[in-house]
Amino acid sequence: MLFHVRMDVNLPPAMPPAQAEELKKTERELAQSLQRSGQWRHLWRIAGQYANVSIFDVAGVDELHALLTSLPLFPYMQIQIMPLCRHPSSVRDGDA
Ligand SMILES: O=C(O)CC1=CCC(=O)O1
Repeated sequence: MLFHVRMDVNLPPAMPPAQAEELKKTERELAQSLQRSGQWRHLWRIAGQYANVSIFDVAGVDELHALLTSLPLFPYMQIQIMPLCRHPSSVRDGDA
């Protein structure tokens, strides 16, 4: 099942820079691992914002929830989720 997810990151201004860098590093490592496994299909930066749009390919909402809550930056993100299904006019086979 495909999900469009928008993540807006809001790190507290008072967070020590070293802690922020460590969080971003562990987030990047996990995000790249999930991209290689195929669960995180697309990851795009929203231009001019500390935010991304992503496409996840997971079994369902429970797996998506587990994945998103496992992200190191999860406590500092606002997340919007849109479940996707195939558009009848799409010329693609249903894959993002
Ligand atoms: O920088 C972001 O948009 C948050 C994030 C998600 C995956 C990653 O590596 O950073």
